[in-house]
Amino acid sequence: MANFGDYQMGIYLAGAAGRKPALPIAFEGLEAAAHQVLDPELLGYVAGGAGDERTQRLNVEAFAQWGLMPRMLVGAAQRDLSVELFGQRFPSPIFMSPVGVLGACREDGDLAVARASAVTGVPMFASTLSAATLEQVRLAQGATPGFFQLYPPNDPELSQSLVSRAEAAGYAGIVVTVDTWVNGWRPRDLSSGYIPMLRGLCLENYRSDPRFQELVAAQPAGQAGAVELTWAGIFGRPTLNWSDIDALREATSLPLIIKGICAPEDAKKAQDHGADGIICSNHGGRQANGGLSALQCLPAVVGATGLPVLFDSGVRSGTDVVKALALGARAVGIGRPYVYGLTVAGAAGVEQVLRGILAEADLLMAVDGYAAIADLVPEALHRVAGPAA
Ligand SMILES: Cc1cc2nc3c(=O)[nH]c(=O)nc-3n(C[C@H](O)[C@H](O)[C@H](O)COP(=O)(O)O)c2cc1C
Ligand SMILES: O=C(O)C(=O)c1ccccc1
Repeated sequence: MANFGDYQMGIYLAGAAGRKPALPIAFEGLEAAAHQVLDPELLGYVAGGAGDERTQRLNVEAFAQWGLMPRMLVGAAQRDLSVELFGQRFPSPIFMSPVGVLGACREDGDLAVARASAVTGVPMFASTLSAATLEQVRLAQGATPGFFQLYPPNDPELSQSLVSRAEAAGYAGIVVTVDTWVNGWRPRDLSSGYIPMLRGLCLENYRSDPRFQELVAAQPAGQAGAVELTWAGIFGRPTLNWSDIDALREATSLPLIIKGICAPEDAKKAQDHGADGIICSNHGGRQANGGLSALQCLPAVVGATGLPVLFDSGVRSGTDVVKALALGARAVGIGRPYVYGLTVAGAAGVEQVLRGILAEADLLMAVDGYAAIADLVPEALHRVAGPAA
């Protein structure tokens, strides 16, 4: 049983000794600190989203519409935040959502995040887009189980190769992202010319792949930028459909988790096509910009099937984690916050962000009287009344 509140106590004691934490505690400060160190175009890439970014803002604001009812004298001195996911026990209910530009945000960023996963026990969902190979990333995750996120390429052999490599490397599951077969309309990136993506920095899983090397070799001899050109040709799979999920189901015996589901109908389809889990997510508002927050979609996705539903998009604090759990999420993904921690202070920054979020979740459960995750039920949440009420 882990009491993550001890971490907060640790910061308090350090503060009592006159030391401040290395990173700002609240998300806004963290983002501002990242502004200081990241070049503006890359910062725009990470911080930005689709269209007018309304969906992205709503993802965050949706949490403020719910409040947790405080219960007293219930004996919440010991909390248990551990969860079972796909047959494994994890010490806490959070995970690191896949982010494809970690190596551009910080040198060896993917490996630093993997090391933070190793020391915190918070699983890393390692992106296909990576500046280190999936094998190197897996090794750096140590004893913490990890998951491999696949962007299905437009070449079935390459898809199979990446999945087989992830199996051989010891990943505990394959996460297929289905909402980004083409990039959304992202004004900040369109304005900057998509510079971060063109650095070719995050293509190590491709460069190291025998099938990808065959595809590069098929380019006209001496073609400049052959790797980037080949990648641009296979990254997106415009025809992506449920039969691709069937093929992936055939391709691996690992748990198959579909990321990017918001509609209950799609959750049912995922189940029909053999998925073991779903991630209810709108990609942090970077893709579809229809105006629905991911949190609003969560209850119906949870209700649609018996599959475990994970959640991300808009989580900024420990209280957000608790609310998503109460609305039925089995585990909750952290996105931009840990990327900012990485940017500012490497693996130690990621660790501080994760431990801070866990400490806040743990303390909220303590002071509001919810000792176990099973106690976090939808009835514990109430709609926040408007200012006039
Ligand atoms: C810079 C950046 C890169 C991302 N790259 C990937 C990726 O490679 N694969 C993926 O499935 N999702 C990717 N995502 C989406 C995240 O996994 C996650 O869904 C999203 O960040 C959650 O929203 P939040 O950051 O607002 O919490 C990326 C997000 C960001 C911010
Ligand atoms: O930016 C993203 O959200 C993302 O998923 C992605 C897509 C292509 C390359 C790198 C990251």
